[in-house]
Amino acid sequence: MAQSTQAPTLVYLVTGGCGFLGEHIVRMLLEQEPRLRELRVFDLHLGSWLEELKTGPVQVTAIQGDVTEAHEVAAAVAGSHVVIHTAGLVDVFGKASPKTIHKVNVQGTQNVIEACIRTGTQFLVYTSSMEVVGPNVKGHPFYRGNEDTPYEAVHQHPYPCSKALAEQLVLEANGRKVNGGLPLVTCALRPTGIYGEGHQIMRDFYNQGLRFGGRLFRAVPASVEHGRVYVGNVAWMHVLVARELEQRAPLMGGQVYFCYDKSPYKSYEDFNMEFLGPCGLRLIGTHPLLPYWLLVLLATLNALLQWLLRPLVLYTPLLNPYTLAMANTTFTVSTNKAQRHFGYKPIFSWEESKARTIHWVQALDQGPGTGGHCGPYSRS
Ligand SMILES: NC(=O)C1=CN([C@@H]2O[C@H](COP(=O)(O)OP(=O)(O)OC[C@H]3O[C@@H](n4cnc5c(N)ncnc54)[C@H](O)[C@@H]3O)[C@@H](O)[C@H]2O)C=CC1
Ligand SMILES: C[C@@H](CO)CCC[C@@H](C)[C@H]1CC[C@H]2[C@@H]3[C@H](O)CC4=CC(=O)CC[C@]4(C)[C@H]3CC[C@]12C
Repeated sequence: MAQSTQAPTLVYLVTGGCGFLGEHIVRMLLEQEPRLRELRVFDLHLGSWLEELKTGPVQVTAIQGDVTEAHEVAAAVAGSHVVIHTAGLVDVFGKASPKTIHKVNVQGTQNVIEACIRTGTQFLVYTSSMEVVGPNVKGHPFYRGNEDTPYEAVHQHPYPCSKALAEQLVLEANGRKVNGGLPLVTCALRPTGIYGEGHQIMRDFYNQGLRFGGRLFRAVPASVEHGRVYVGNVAWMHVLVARELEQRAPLMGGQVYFCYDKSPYKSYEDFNMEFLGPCGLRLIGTHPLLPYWLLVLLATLNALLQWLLRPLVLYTPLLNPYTLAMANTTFTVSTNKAQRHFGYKPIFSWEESKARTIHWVQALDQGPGTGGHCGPYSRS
C-alpha cells in the first residue's frame, strides 16, 4: 500500500460496521483514508444512515450478513485489502446465551481469519477489549497498567471468555500464509469502556435518571477508577492501524494495543456524570447509598429472577453480579505503545470528546432522528 497521488485503489471491509463503534470507524475511514476506493460495510442489521454515504466519492457497499456463516464472510472478504473485524455480541446482561456469544465472537472471528487466508487478504485488525485482561474474577485492581503489566487474567463470564479466545485466534493467525503465499498480518486493539455518540448504556443511564426525577443514586465508591476512551479516538486508532500495518508489519504484526486517550480517570458513575450532569441529572450521594453487601444481594436476586423468568420474559437489569464486580474494580490503563509503534495520538481532546457526547445526550430528548448515531467528523 505505497503512498501515491494516483486514483484510490484500496478496498476495506468493516464487519459490525453498523454498530456503535462500527459506525464511527466507517465514517472515520471515509474522512481520513484518501486511498480508499471501496468500503464494504458488513452487518447483521444494516443502518439506514448508510444510504447517505453512498453519494460520496468512495463506493460504499452495504452487505447484510452473519459472521457465523463462513460463506457469507468469505464472499464479503474476497478482494478486500484490509479487514477491520469489529462485529461482536456485546452482552454482559444475560440477553444472549453463552453458546450464542461464543458462536458470534469466537466462531465468527475464526470465519473471518479463514476467509482472509482463503481469499488472499493480508491485513486483519481485530477489535478486542480490555476485558480479555480484566477485571478478573478475583477483583484485583489493574491500576494505570500497560500491555506488559503482569495481571492474572481469569474469566468466567461468557463475554470476556469469548473475547479472550477470539483475540488469541487472531494473534496466532499472524504470519500464516494467505492465498498467494504472502503472510497474514494481524493485530488486536483493546478498548477500555467506550463512550460517545450512540452509546447504548449511557442512553440507559440517562433514561433511568429521567425516570427517577433527574436523579441517579451512587452505587460505586468514587475512588474506584474505570478506564474510558472516546469512540472517535478508538475509531481513529483502527484507521491508523489499518493504514500502518503493511509498512510496519514486522513491528505491529501479532501485537495488542490498549485504546487510550486523555479521558480522565474516574469511577464509572462519576465519569458518566461528566455528560449527564450538564444534561440536568444529579448523582445523589458522595458515598454509595447502599452497603456493598446489599448491592451484592440485589445483584444476586436479579440474577435469580432472570433465571426464573427466562421461560416467560427476558429480564436484563443493569445490575447483576458481573456488572457490579466490573464497576467496583479499578481498571485503568496508562501506556504509549500505540504512539511508539504507529504514531497514534488522540484526534479528539478530552474537551472535544466531552462536548460531542454532551451534545448527543442533549439531542436524545428530541427523539430519534433519521440519521445514524454520530455526525460527520469534519472539524473546523
Ligand atoms: N462498547 C464497549 O465499551 C466496548 C466494545 N468492544 C468491542 O467493540 C466491538 C463493537 O462493540 P459495540 O460497537 O459496542 O457493539 P454494538 O453491539 O453496537 O456493535 C456490534 C455490531 O456487530 C453486529 N453483529 C453482531 N452479531 C453479528 C453477526 N453474527 N454477524 C454480523 N454482525 C453482527 C451488530 O449488529 C452490531 O452492529 C465489539 O467487538 C466489542 O466486543 C471492546 C471494548 C469496549
Ligand atoms: C453497579 C451499577 C450501578 O450504577 C453500575 C453498572 C455499570 C456497568 C453496567 C458497567 C460498568 C463497567 C462496564 C463495562 C466496562 O466498561 C468494560 C466493557 C468492555 C467491553 O468490551 C464491553 C462493555 C463492557 C463490558 C462494559 C459494560 C457495562 C459495564 C459492566
